[in-house]
Amino acid sequence: MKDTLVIVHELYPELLDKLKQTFDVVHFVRLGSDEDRAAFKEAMTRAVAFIGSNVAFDKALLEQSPNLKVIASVSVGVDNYDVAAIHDRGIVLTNTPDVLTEATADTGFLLLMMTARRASEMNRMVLDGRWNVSPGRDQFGVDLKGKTLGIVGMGRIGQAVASRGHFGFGMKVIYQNRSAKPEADKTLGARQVDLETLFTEADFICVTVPLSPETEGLIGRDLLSLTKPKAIFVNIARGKVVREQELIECLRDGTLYYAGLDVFEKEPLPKDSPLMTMDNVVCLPHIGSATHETRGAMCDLAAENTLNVLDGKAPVTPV
Ligand SMILES: NC(=O)C1=CN([C@@H]2O[C@H](COP(=O)(O)OP(=O)(O)OC[C@H]3O[C@@H](n4cnc5c(N)ncnc54)[C@H](OP(=O)(O)O)[C@@H]3O)[C@@H](O)[C@H]2O)C=CC1
Ligand SMILES: O=CC(=O)O
Repeated sequence: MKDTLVIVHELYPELLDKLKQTFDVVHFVRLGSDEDRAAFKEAMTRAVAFIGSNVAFDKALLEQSPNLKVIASVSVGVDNYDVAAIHDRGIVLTNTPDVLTEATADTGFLLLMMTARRASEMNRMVLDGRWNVSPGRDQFGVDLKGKTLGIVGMGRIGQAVASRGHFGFGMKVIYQNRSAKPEADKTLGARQVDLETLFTEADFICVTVPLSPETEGLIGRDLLSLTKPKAIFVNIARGKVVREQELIECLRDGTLYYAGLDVFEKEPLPKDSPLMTMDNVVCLPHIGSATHETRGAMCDLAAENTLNVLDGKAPVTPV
Protein backbone atom coordinates (compact mmCIF):
# COMPACT_ATOMS: atom_id res chain seq x y z
CA MET A 1 0.00 0.00 0.00
CA LYS A 2 1.30 3.47 -0.90
CA ASP A 3 1.85 6.20 1.71
CA THR A 4 -0.56 9.15 1.62
CA LEU A 5 0.73 12.54 0.45
CA VAL A 6 -1.61 15.50 0.84
CA ILE A 7 -1.00 18.43 -1.51
CA VAL A 8 -2.68 21.83 -1.15
CA HIS A 9 -1.18 23.75 -4.06
CA GLU A 10 -1.34 23.94 -7.82
CA LEU A 11 1.32 21.58 -9.24
CA TYR A 12 2.36 21.29 -12.86
CA PRO A 13 1.08 17.97 -14.30
CA GLU A 14 4.48 16.24 -14.79
CA LEU A 15 5.39 16.69 -11.12
CA LEU A 16 1.95 15.55 -9.96
CA ASP A 17 2.22 12.42 -12.14
CA LYS A 18 5.69 11.70 -10.78
CA LEU A 19 4.49 11.96 -7.17
CA LYS A 20 1.51 9.73 -7.93
CA GLN A 21 3.92 6.93 -8.89
CA THR A 22 5.21 6.86 -5.30
CA PHE A 23 2.28 8.09 -3.23
CA ASP A 24 -1.43 7.84 -2.81
CA VAL A 25 -1.89 11.56 -3.57
CA VAL A 26 -4.82 13.56 -2.20
CA HIS A 27 -4.67 16.82 -4.14
CA PHE A 28 -6.43 20.13 -3.53
CA VAL A 29 -5.48 23.21 -5.53
CA ARG A 30 -6.82 25.20 -2.58
CA LEU A 31 -9.15 24.58 0.36
CA GLY A 32 -11.97 26.65 -1.10
CA SER A 33 -15.08 25.05 0.34
CA ASP A 34 -16.33 23.31 3.49
CA GLU A 35 -16.26 20.01 1.54
CA ASP A 36 -12.57 20.57 0.67
CA ARG A 37 -11.73 21.40 4.26
CA ALA A 38 -13.52 18.29 5.58
CA ALA A 39 -11.84 16.06 2.96
CA PHE A 40 -8.48 17.66 3.80
CA LYS A 41 -8.91 16.94 7.53
CA GLU A 42 -9.85 13.35 6.81
CA ALA A 43 -6.84 12.86 4.49
CA MET A 44 -4.48 14.34 7.09
CA THR A 45 -5.36 11.49 9.49
CA ARG A 46 -3.52 9.19 7.03
CA ALA A 47 -0.89 11.53 5.57
CA VAL A 48 2.82 10.91 6.06
CA ALA A 49 3.68 14.02 4.08
CA PHE A 50 2.19 17.41 3.22
CA ILE A 51 3.22 19.71 0.36
CA GLY A 52 1.54 23.10 0.10
CA SER A 53 0.99 26.61 1.34
CA ASN A 54 -1.68 28.80 2.92
CA VAL A 55 -2.64 26.12 5.43
CA ALA A 56 -2.25 27.11 9.07
CA PHE A 57 -0.47 24.26 10.83
CA ASP A 58 -1.46 24.74 14.45
CA LYS A 59 -1.52 22.28 17.36
CA ALA A 60 -5.06 21.15 16.51
CA LEU A 61 -4.18 20.22 12.94
CA LEU A 62 -1.01 18.50 14.11
CA GLU A 63 -3.07 16.41 16.55
CA GLN A 64 -5.32 15.38 13.66
CA SER A 65 -2.24 14.29 11.66
CA PRO A 66 -0.75 11.44 13.73
CA ASN A 67 1.30 9.88 10.89
CA LEU A 68 2.87 13.06 9.56
CA LYS A 69 6.66 13.00 9.05
CA VAL A 70 7.30 15.97 6.79
CA ILE A 71 5.66 19.31 6.01
CA ALA A 72 7.13 20.78 2.83
CA SER A 73 5.94 24.35 2.54
CA VAL A 74 5.81 25.87 -0.94
CA SER A 75 6.88 29.23 0.46
CA VAL A 76 9.87 30.77 2.16
CA GLY A 77 7.77 32.41 4.89
CA VAL A 78 6.81 30.03 7.70
CA ASP A 79 4.59 32.33 9.78
CA ASN A 80 1.66 29.95 9.09
CA TYR A 81 3.33 27.14 10.99
CA ASP A 82 3.64 26.47 14.72
CA VAL A 83 7.33 25.65 14.24
CA ALA A 84 7.97 24.72 17.89
CA ALA A 85 5.01 22.31 18.01
CA ILE A 86 6.04 20.79 14.66
CA HIS A 87 9.59 20.20 15.89
CA ASP A 88 8.32 18.87 19.26
CA ARG A 89 6.39 16.24 17.33
CA GLY A 90 9.58 15.28 15.46
CA ILE A 91 8.09 16.40 12.14
CA VAL A 92 10.52 17.90 9.62
CA LEU A 93 9.48 21.31 8.27
CA THR A 94 11.01 22.57 5.03
CA ASN A 95 10.54 25.75 2.97
CA THR A 96 11.65 27.14 -0.40
CA PRO A 97 14.25 29.88 0.06
CA ASP A 98 16.53 31.22 -2.72
CA VAL A 99 14.57 29.89 -5.71
CA LEU A 100 11.99 32.68 -5.26
CA THR A 101 14.34 35.52 -4.32
CA GLU A 102 14.70 37.13 -7.76
CA ALA A 103 11.01 36.90 -8.75
CA THR A 104 9.94 38.38 -5.41
CA ALA A 105 12.50 41.17 -5.66
CA ASP A 106 11.14 41.89 -9.17
CA THR A 107 7.67 42.27 -7.63
CA GLY A 108 9.10 44.68 -5.07
CA PHE A 109 10.67 46.72 -7.81
CA LEU A 110 7.52 46.53 -9.91
CA LEU A 111 5.66 48.15 -7.00
CA LEU A 112 8.41 50.74 -6.49
CA MET A 113 8.17 51.75 -10.15
CA MET A 114 4.38 51.58 -10.37
CA THR A 115 4.00 53.81 -7.33
CA ALA A 116 6.79 56.18 -8.40
CA ARG A 117 5.08 56.76 -11.75
CA ARG A 118 1.50 56.38 -10.44
CA ALA A 119 0.97 53.68 -13.06
CA SER A 120 -2.36 52.36 -11.70
CA GLU A 121 -3.89 55.83 -11.60
CA MET A 122 -2.66 56.59 -15.12
CA ASN A 123 -3.87 53.23 -16.43
CA ARG A 124 -7.32 53.82 -14.91
CA MET A 125 -7.45 57.30 -16.46
CA VAL A 126 -6.79 55.89 -19.95
CA LEU A 127 -9.22 52.96 -19.61
CA ASP A 128 -11.96 55.20 -18.17
CA GLY A 129 -11.69 57.46 -21.24
CA ARG A 130 -10.38 60.39 -19.14
CA TRP A 131 -7.18 60.92 -21.21
CA ASN A 132 -8.30 64.10 -22.86
CA VAL A 133 -5.15 66.20 -22.55
CA SER A 134 -1.50 65.42 -21.94
CA PRO A 135 -0.95 64.70 -18.21
CA GLY A 136 0.32 67.74 -16.32
CA ARG A 137 2.05 68.44 -13.01
CA ASP A 138 -0.89 67.04 -11.06
CA GLN A 139 -0.24 63.63 -12.59
CA PHE A 140 3.57 63.62 -12.61
CA GLY A 141 5.47 60.95 -10.68
CA VAL A 142 8.92 60.95 -9.08
CA ASP A 143 12.33 59.64 -10.20
CA LEU A 144 14.04 56.67 -8.60
CA LYS A 145 17.50 57.56 -9.90
CA GLY A 146 19.85 58.79 -7.20
CA LYS A 147 17.22 58.53 -4.44
CA THR A 148 17.58 56.72 -1.11
CA LEU A 149 16.12 53.21 -0.85
CA GLY A 150 15.43 51.93 2.69
CA ILE A 151 15.12 48.17 3.17
CA VAL A 152 13.44 46.78 6.29
CA GLY A 153 14.86 43.22 6.65
CA MET A 154 18.07 42.96 4.62
CA GLY A 155 17.93 39.22 3.91
CA ARG A 156 17.95 37.44 0.56
CA ILE A 157 14.98 39.31 -0.93
CA GLY A 158 15.86 42.63 0.71
CA GLN A 159 19.37 42.49 -0.74
CA ALA A 160 18.02 41.54 -4.18
CA VAL A 161 15.70 44.58 -4.13
CA ALA A 162 18.60 46.75 -2.93
CA SER A 163 20.84 45.42 -5.68
CA ARG A 164 18.26 46.39 -8.35
CA GLY A 165 18.07 49.87 -6.86
CA HIS A 166 21.81 50.34 -6.49
CA PHE A 167 23.05 48.91 -9.80
CA GLY A 168 19.99 49.71 -11.93
CA PHE A 169 19.07 53.13 -10.61
CA GLY A 170 22.10 54.46 -8.76
CA MET A 171 20.12 54.50 -5.51
CA LYS A 172 21.75 54.93 -2.10
CA VAL A 173 20.84 51.97 0.11
CA ILE A 174 20.13 52.10 3.83
CA TYR A 175 18.70 49.18 5.77
CA GLN A 176 17.41 48.05 9.13
CA ASN A 177 18.22 44.49 10.13
CA ARG A 178 18.86 42.66 13.39
CA SER A 179 22.39 41.60 12.28
CA ALA A 180 24.96 43.57 10.30
CA LYS A 181 25.35 42.70 6.62
CA PRO A 182 29.00 43.60 5.87
CA GLU A 183 28.88 42.00 2.41
CA ALA A 184 25.97 44.26 1.40
CA ASP A 185 27.72 47.26 2.93
CA LYS A 186 30.68 46.51 0.68
CA THR A 187 28.99 45.54 -2.60
CA LEU A 188 26.03 47.93 -2.43
CA GLY A 189 27.63 50.71 -0.41
CA ALA A 190 24.76 50.10 2.01
CA ARG A 191 24.51 51.54 5.52
CA GLN A 192 22.76 49.92 8.50
CA VAL A 193 20.51 52.33 10.42
CA ASP A 194 17.73 52.13 12.98
CA LEU A 195 14.08 52.13 11.91
CA GLU A 196 13.50 55.79 12.82
CA THR A 197 16.47 56.90 10.69
CA LEU A 198 15.32 54.70 7.83
CA PHE A 199 11.81 56.14 7.79
CA THR A 200 13.21 59.69 8.07
CA GLU A 201 15.89 59.46 5.36
CA ALA A 202 14.47 57.08 2.73
CA ASP A 203 12.63 58.25 -0.39
CA PHE A 204 11.51 54.66 -1.03
CA ILE A 205 10.93 52.09 1.72
CA CYS A 206 10.60 48.37 0.97
CA VAL A 207 9.60 45.90 3.69
CA THR A 208 11.05 42.40 3.34
CA VAL A 209 11.25 41.29 6.97
CA PRO A 210 9.56 37.96 7.94
CA LEU A 211 6.45 38.02 10.11
CA SER A 212 7.27 36.88 13.65
CA PRO A 213 6.20 37.84 17.18
CA GLU A 214 8.97 40.49 17.05
CA THR A 215 7.85 42.03 13.74
CA GLU A 216 4.04 41.79 14.03
CA GLY A 217 2.68 45.36 13.96
CA LEU A 218 6.22 46.76 13.67
CA ILE A 219 5.22 49.59 11.35
CA GLY A 220 2.46 52.09 12.08
CA ARG A 221 1.75 55.80 12.36
CA ASP A 222 4.77 56.43 14.62
CA LEU A 223 7.18 55.49 11.84
CA LEU A 224 5.04 56.52 8.85
CA SER A 225 4.73 60.04 10.23
CA LEU A 226 8.52 60.44 9.94
CA THR A 227 8.49 60.02 6.15
CA LYS A 228 9.43 62.71 3.61
CA PRO A 229 6.60 64.53 1.78
CA LYS A 230 6.85 62.31 -1.34
CA ALA A 231 8.07 59.09 0.30
CA ILE A 232 6.83 55.79 -1.09
CA PHE A 233 6.17 52.72 1.06
CA VAL A 234 6.15 49.20 -0.37
CA ASN A 235 5.35 45.97 1.50
CA ILE A 236 6.15 42.61 -0.09
CA ALA A 237 6.71 40.73 3.21
CA ARG A 238 3.53 40.09 5.18
CA GLY A 239 0.54 42.33 5.80
CA LYS A 240 0.67 41.91 9.57
CA VAL A 241 4.12 43.51 9.81
CA VAL A 242 2.19 46.75 9.25
CA ARG A 243 -0.69 48.14 11.32
CA GLU A 244 -2.95 48.33 8.28
CA GLN A 245 -5.60 50.66 9.71
CA GLU A 246 -2.90 53.18 10.65
CA LEU A 247 -1.36 52.83 7.17
CA ILE A 248 -4.77 53.57 5.62
CA GLU A 249 -5.25 56.62 7.85
CA CYS A 250 -1.75 57.92 7.02
CA LEU A 251 -2.44 57.55 3.29
CA ARG A 252 -5.78 59.30 3.70
CA ASP A 253 -4.59 62.28 5.72
CA GLY A 254 -1.44 62.87 3.65
CA THR A 255 1.03 61.70 6.31
CA LEU A 256 2.23 59.13 3.75
CA TYR A 257 2.35 59.99 0.05
CA TYR A 258 1.93 56.62 -1.65
CA ALA A 259 2.00 52.86 -1.00
CA GLY A 260 2.49 49.69 -3.03
CA LEU A 261 1.22 46.52 -1.38
CA ASP A 262 1.50 42.87 -2.36
CA VAL A 263 0.41 41.63 1.07
CA PHE A 264 -2.38 42.50 3.48
CA GLU A 265 -3.55 41.82 7.02
CA LYS A 266 -6.36 39.69 5.58
CA GLU A 267 -6.03 37.95 2.23
CA PRO A 268 -7.77 38.03 -0.19
CA LEU A 269 -8.26 41.74 0.54
CA PRO A 270 -11.86 42.17 1.80
CA LYS A 271 -14.09 43.87 -0.76
CA ASP A 272 -14.95 46.64 1.71
CA SER A 273 -11.32 47.53 2.43
CA PRO A 274 -10.70 51.28 2.01
CA LEU A 275 -7.53 50.34 0.12
CA MET A 276 -9.75 49.28 -2.80
CA THR A 277 -10.80 52.83 -3.55
CA MET A 278 -7.74 54.90 -2.71
CA ASP A 279 -5.84 56.57 -5.56
CA ASN A 280 -2.49 56.66 -3.79
CA VAL A 281 -2.22 52.88 -3.40
CA VAL A 282 -1.21 50.12 -5.79
CA CYS A 283 -2.47 46.69 -4.69
CA LEU A 284 -1.33 43.32 -6.02
CA PRO A 285 -2.84 39.96 -4.98
CA HIS A 286 0.20 38.46 -3.18
CA ILE A 287 2.05 37.55 -6.39
CA GLY A 288 5.62 38.01 -5.15
CA SER A 289 6.87 34.68 -6.50
CA ALA A 290 4.10 34.01 -9.02
CA THR A 291 5.96 33.30 -12.25
CA HIS A 292 5.82 29.98 -14.09
CA GLU A 293 9.55 29.41 -13.64
CA THR A 294 9.70 30.32 -9.96
CA ARG A 295 6.58 28.50 -8.82
CA GLY A 296 7.81 25.44 -10.78
CA ALA A 297 11.17 25.60 -8.98
CA MET A 298 9.42 26.01 -5.60
CA CYS A 299 7.25 22.94 -6.19
CA ASP A 300 10.27 20.90 -7.38
CA LEU A 301 12.18 21.88 -4.25
CA ALA A 302 9.22 21.00 -1.98
CA ALA A 303 8.92 17.59 -3.68
CA GLU A 304 12.68 16.97 -3.34
CA ASN A 305 12.54 17.89 0.36
CA THR A 306 9.63 15.47 0.87
CA LEU A 307 11.29 12.56 -0.91
CA ASN A 308 14.58 13.14 0.90
CA VAL A 309 12.97 13.09 4.34
CA LEU A 310 10.95 9.96 3.61
CA ASP A 311 14.11 8.28 2.21
CA GLY A 312 15.91 9.04 5.49
CA LYS A 313 18.11 11.70 3.87
CA ALA A 314 18.62 15.32 4.89
CA PRO A 315 16.16 17.78 3.32
CA VAL A 316 17.71 20.41 1.04
CA THR A 317 16.13 23.36 2.85
CA PRO A 318 15.01 22.54 6.40
CA VAL A 319 13.51 25.26 8.59
N1 LIG B 1 5.09 38.72 -1.35
C1 LIG B 1 5.46 37.48 -1.56
O1 LIG B 1 4.88 36.77 -2.38
C2 LIG B 1 6.61 36.91 -0.82
C3 LIG B 1 6.90 37.32 0.45
N2 LIG B 1 7.99 36.81 1.12
C4 LIG B 1 8.28 37.30 2.48
O2 LIG B 1 9.62 37.76 2.51
C5 LIG B 1 10.20 37.34 3.73
C6 LIG B 1 11.71 37.37 3.61
O3 LIG B 1 12.21 36.34 2.81
P1 LIG B 1 13.79 36.14 2.63
O4 LIG B 1 14.44 37.40 2.23
O5 LIG B 1 14.00 34.94 1.80
O6 LIG B 1 14.19 35.82 4.15
P2 LIG B 1 15.61 35.99 4.86
O7 LIG B 1 15.57 35.12 6.04
O8 LIG B 1 16.71 35.79 3.86
O9 LIG B 1 15.64 37.52 5.29
C7 LIG B 1 14.99 38.02 6.38
C8 LIG B 1 15.81 39.14 6.95
O10 LIG B 1 15.06 39.78 7.96
C9 LIG B 1 15.88 39.92 9.10
N3 LIG B 1 15.08 39.89 10.32
C10 LIG B 1 14.35 38.87 10.80
N4 LIG B 1 13.72 39.22 11.94
C11 LIG B 1 14.08 40.49 12.18
C12 LIG B 1 13.77 41.42 13.21
N5 LIG B 1 12.96 41.08 14.23
N6 LIG B 1 14.31 42.65 13.15
C13 LIG B 1 15.13 42.98 12.14
N7 LIG B 1 15.47 42.16 11.12
C14 LIG B 1 14.96 40.93 11.16
C15 LIG B 1 16.86 38.78 9.07
O11 LIG B 1 18.00 39.12 9.83
P3 LIG B 1 19.18 38.10 10.17
O12 LIG B 1 20.01 37.98 8.93
O13 LIG B 1 19.88 38.76 11.29
O14 LIG B 1 18.52 36.80 10.55
C16 LIG B 1 17.13 38.66 7.57
O15 LIG B 1 18.17 39.50 7.15
C17 LIG B 1 9.57 35.97 3.96
O16 LIG B 1 9.65 35.56 5.32
C18 LIG B 1 8.16 36.19 3.51
O17 LIG B 1 7.36 36.63 4.59
C19 LIG B 1 8.80 35.89 0.54
C20 LIG B 1 8.54 35.44 -0.72
C21 LIG B 1 7.43 35.89 -1.51
O1 LIG C 1 4.72 34.69 0.44
C1 LIG C 1 5.35 33.82 -0.05
C2 LIG C 1 6.43 33.11 0.57
O2 LIG C 1 7.09 32.33 -0.15
O3 LIG C 1 6.66 33.27 1.78
